[in-house]
Amino acid sequence: MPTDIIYLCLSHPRNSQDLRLVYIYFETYFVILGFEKPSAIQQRGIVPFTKGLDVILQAQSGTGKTSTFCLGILQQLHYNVVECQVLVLTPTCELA
Ligand SMILES: Nc1ncnc2c1ncn2[C@@H]1O[C@H](COP(=O)(O)OP(=O)(O)OP(=O)(O)O)[C@@H](O)[C@H]1O
Repeated sequence: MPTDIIYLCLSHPRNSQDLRLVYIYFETYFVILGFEKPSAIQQRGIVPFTKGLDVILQAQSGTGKTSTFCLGILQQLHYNVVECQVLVLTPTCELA
């Protein structure tokens, strides 16, 4: 796991069990996606999402904003619940 993710998690601790799960999720997602390390916006944005906080992110195109909120959402989902749990609104046709 990249050291900056470990630093990020340790700088926003909840409890040891949650941190262990966060490590596993990050490691799994990044391996699946083929990412070697989180982008700057991902370093700042993913953990607040996993805590269920309201998050506003602003960064240039292609810097990883979509992956940031997708990874955050994936950690919030209850996979045994078969109903809509997420609504993503996009402001333009280009992003839809
Ligand atoms: N940590 C990362 N390492 C390598 N590639 C990444 C990483 N995060 C995202 N990417 C890739 O970079 C590209 C852009 O990511 P993403 O769509 O999340 O950016 P964005 O900021 O939402 O872009 P836009 O503003 O254009 O919608 C995608 O192909 C994505 O797979």
